[in-house]
Amino acid sequence: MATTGINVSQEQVEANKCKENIPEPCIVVIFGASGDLTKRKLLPALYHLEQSNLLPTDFAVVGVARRDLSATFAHDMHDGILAGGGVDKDEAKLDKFMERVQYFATEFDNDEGFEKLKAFLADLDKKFGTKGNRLFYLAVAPEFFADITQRLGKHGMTGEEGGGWVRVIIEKPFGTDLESAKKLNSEVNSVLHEDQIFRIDHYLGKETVQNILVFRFGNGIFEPIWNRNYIDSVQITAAESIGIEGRGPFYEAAGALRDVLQNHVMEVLSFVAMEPPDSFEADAVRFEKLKVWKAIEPIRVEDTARGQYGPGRVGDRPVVGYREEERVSKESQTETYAAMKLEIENWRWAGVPFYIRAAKRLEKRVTEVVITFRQPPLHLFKGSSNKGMESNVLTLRIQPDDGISLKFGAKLPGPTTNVAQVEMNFSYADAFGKSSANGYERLLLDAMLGDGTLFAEREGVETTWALMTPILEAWKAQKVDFPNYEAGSWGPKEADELLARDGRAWKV
Ligand SMILES: NC(=O)C1=CN([C@@H]2O[C@H](COP(=O)(O)OP(=O)(O)OC[C@H]3O[C@@H](n4cnc5c(N)ncnc54)[C@H](OP(=O)(O)O)[C@@H]3O)[C@@H](O)[C@H]2O)C=CC1
Ligand SMILES: O=C1O[C@H](COP(=O)(O)O)[C@@H](O)[C@H](O)[C@H]1O
Repeated sequence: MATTGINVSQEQVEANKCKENIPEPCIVVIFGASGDLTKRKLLPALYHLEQSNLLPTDFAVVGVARRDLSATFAHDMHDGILAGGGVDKDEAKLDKFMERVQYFATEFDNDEGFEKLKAFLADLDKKFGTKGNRLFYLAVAPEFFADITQRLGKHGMTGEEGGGWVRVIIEKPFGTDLESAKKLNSEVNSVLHEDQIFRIDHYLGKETVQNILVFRFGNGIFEPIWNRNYIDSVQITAAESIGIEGRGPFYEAAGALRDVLQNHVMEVLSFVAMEPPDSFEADAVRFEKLKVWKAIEPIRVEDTARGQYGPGRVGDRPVVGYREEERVSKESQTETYAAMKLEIENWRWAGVPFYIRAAKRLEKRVTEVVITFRQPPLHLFKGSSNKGMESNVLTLRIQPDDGISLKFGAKLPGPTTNVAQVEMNFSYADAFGKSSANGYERLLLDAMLGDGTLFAEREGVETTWALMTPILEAWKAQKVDFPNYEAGSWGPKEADELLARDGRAWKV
């Protein structure tokens, strides 16, 4: 069935990208400025905000890292922004933006460096009119999160001393299990108030993830049926076709559960399952998310499956197995595929299984939520071909082909009551044009505005870790015969069996 066109002009779409408020003057200070995240995501996102006129006029960016890159940093970032695509290649505007991008070299454990950084920022306040307001972004390995935060405290850079607001964005992973997450929370909370801490999960910056709430609560035909009376099961898949992209040491310690399932997938799940919040204010949304996670029954290890990819082909390209990737152990027990069944024991969801999975090197990149509805009585169709009599399936496609589709049965033309499955499809690109937003734009903007709605908070992070930690421990205690799936396939047979036991199958 054809995509439904909606009469929205490109001008309306563009006009909607303006926020009511432009942030106050400020400096965005990025620790880890020479890293991959800064170059590929953060600087392009900031520049895109500039292009959309969403940054304050009095504004600067300071990159901080260990090596002295003062001479080349702006040039490298300029090229990175151009190479990244998705931004209007307006060289003059970009040059002007880059004039406000500065670099400062220090080791993260160097007190003298922090003292100098403080003075450097104060000088920039005078030059750019940024009024002492700071958004620190910790785009660094997790072992530095607490250290950097505490050094900011030690050197009087957390806003306690007055002079402007201070906020700190902390990258993921926020901890590696419950204990480490609690420790990290105590460490950062010892120098920062909770409303200064912005724990980022870039999935919450994705339009299609935010749209889950609009779709559920803003549509009279879907809102009433979003519960156990109508829904049979829910699947959330975050599949990637890429491997670990040179991040061997990081991934060896992380694995698919820590890297994606505990954070991105659990955030998406909370949007799918939460009760309507009182408003879209941070406290109201976070409260409802927390209630969902708290209602999840302890996960049984029998309700999980894990895998690791061996050599295979992705598309028409041969690829190596995980154990042959650079800086990965030949006996690695790290999972590159994690799946589990969750049960949310509350009034809305009792009895509805949620199957979730995240993995690398699958056949294709696809992140989506699949809602399967209960079937009506089918006795009327006894004499008909049953092929089309499948459950209605609603798919919320988060990426790459953002949109929503609904499968239902329709009468096959002819003198029978035979039924065929058809699909109605809404595509973001068709309705609104292609978006270049990568999630980080919205989140950087919100942090500058002090809006924490789309960020994780302390108790939420600890609650998801509390659910996942027993599984990590059980997995660690039991060795597996890896690899158990071929790169470019749809994962290990154990994950298929997890659903087959319940008479179901993965729908992607
Ligand atoms: N890359 C990505 O796509 C994503 C990354 N993240 C998270 O973002 C964070 C950063 O990731 P990524 O950019 O990939 O990391 P990189 O390893 O690419 O960059 C690390 C940065 O930290 C700096 N650094 C390391 N040690 C020190 C030190 N002792 N003193 C001063 N600077 C130091 C490095 O500086 P130098 O070059 O001078 O050594 C570099 O700028 C991580 O927490 C990661 O989990 C989250 C989602 C996606
Ligand atoms: O946080 C992470 O996310 C990416 C996937 O992000 P996406 O926006 O491309 O879906 C993942 O590749 C990476 O391993 C993980 O650290």
